[in-house]
Amino acid sequence: MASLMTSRVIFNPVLRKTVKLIFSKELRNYQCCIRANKYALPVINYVRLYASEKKVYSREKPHCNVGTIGHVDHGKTTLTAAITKVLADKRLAEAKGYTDIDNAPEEKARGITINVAHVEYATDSRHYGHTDCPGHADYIKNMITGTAQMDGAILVVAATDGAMPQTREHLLLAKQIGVNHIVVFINKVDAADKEMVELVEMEIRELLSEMGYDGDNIPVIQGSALCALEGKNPEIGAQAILKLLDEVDKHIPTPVRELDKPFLLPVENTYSIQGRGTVVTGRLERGILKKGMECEFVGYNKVLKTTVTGVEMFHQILEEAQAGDQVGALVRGVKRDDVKRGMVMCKPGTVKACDQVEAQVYILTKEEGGRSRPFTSFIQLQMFSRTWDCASQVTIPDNKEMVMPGEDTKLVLRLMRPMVLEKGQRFTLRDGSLTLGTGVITNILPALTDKERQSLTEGKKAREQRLKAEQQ
Ligand SMILES: Nc1nc2c(ncn2[C@@H]2O[C@H](COP(=O)(O)OP(=O)(O)OP(=O)(O)O)[C@@H](O)[C@H]2O)c(=O)[nH]1
Ligand SMILES: [Mg+2]
Repeated sequence: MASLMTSRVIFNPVLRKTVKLIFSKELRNYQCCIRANKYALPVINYVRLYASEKKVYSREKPHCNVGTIGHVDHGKTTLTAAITKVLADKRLAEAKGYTDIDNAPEEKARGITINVAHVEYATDSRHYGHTDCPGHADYIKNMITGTAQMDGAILVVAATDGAMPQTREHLLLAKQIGVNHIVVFINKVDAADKEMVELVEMEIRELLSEMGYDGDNIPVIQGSALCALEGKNPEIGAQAILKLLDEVDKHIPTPVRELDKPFLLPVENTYSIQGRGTVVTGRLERGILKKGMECEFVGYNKVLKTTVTGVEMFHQILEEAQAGDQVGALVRGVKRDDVKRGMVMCKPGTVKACDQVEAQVYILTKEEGGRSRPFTSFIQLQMFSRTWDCASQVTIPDNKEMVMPGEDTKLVLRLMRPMVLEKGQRFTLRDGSLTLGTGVITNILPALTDKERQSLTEGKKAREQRLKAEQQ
């Protein structure tokens, strides 16, 4: 028992006195026994309050970011809930119900996921941040942001349906975003016969190969998330989940993190916490982040300087966040509205926003979900990278007239607003609801002149008017 105990001397502001606390890690929420004198009772209350609010995260296992992708209604959220339930039974997670994950009123009413949700759990060998993505075609934007934070993905395919449009599109986007490791879960095997399940497995392996993954060797697990969640049919329920996690442990490697670079965190969300300030969340892309560090928010024509006053991971205090961690950072004196998704939080002076870049882009064919016709210069596309998206105008360099679907081409992109872009950064180009191409930045070009910017804005207005006229 003694080894499980730690003690700490703290100053209790209520008592105005220094007290020694003895924490027992075995008890949840760090309930503690206190060797104090007559002040024991108020101290216990104080500590309960303090401890039940925040635990300190202990970095005992390597951290890895995974998540569920796949077509709408194939069971991604059910699987996410089932994983936490099965692991909670092994005391490795806190069980999250289906409605804890899809908790927005519209999500509950429609029974679909709209926003990504993050949950945490651990296996015997690793600690995981898990992002549950929406499958519905209307929310691809949120899926892209969610997937951009994953080191590996769990592709969920319902045995009752097989590969569907967003199974294909998600796989393609995951590949382009740079998620190179996939594990497949064939779900709903309780509702399909054996032959059907075998057929779906063959179909998925083929699709994986077509998308550039190693379709023959990727682990495919058959099971039922619903059975696992409801504690029924352990063979296809809980045991299948454990098998899946085992494959995730083995097949998705812990990436090598860039710890020695200045920190950079693409902002995914912002929250305002009463009495404490603004919290920004996202995955720390590189470096180390600690309380007290100076930081800068860059993007949307703004640069805001401030200080980090606290760092957390899944509501637990972090002494230091490391690249790869899914963190929440409390920042001083910044209003929630000042920062927004898409900005980058970084060490001051280490990155710059830019509005003109050169890139190498692959244009998808119609079969891959792209356009059927070629395009010419001045087309207006939506560019997605890290957690932002921004309208951009395309120019085809080298006197080339047009780009055909299936072509790998150099393009110059002019952004409506300067955003943080670096050489080597990956992005996706979309045209309305079509994913048109994906690419990588090869060069940062000089900032647009006022005249160029004006013509860009006018071009955007003209396009909007044309679209409106076409719709009427
Ligand atoms: N029979 C059966 N039904 C399941 C299973 N897993 C999930 N379902 C059901 O399938 C429906 C959709 O499940 P969700 O988990 O919401 O699917 P999703 O992939 O998260 O959907 P989106 O997030 O909206 O894309 C729900 O009604 C589930 O109860 C399963 O293993 N067997
Ligand atoms: Mg869902």
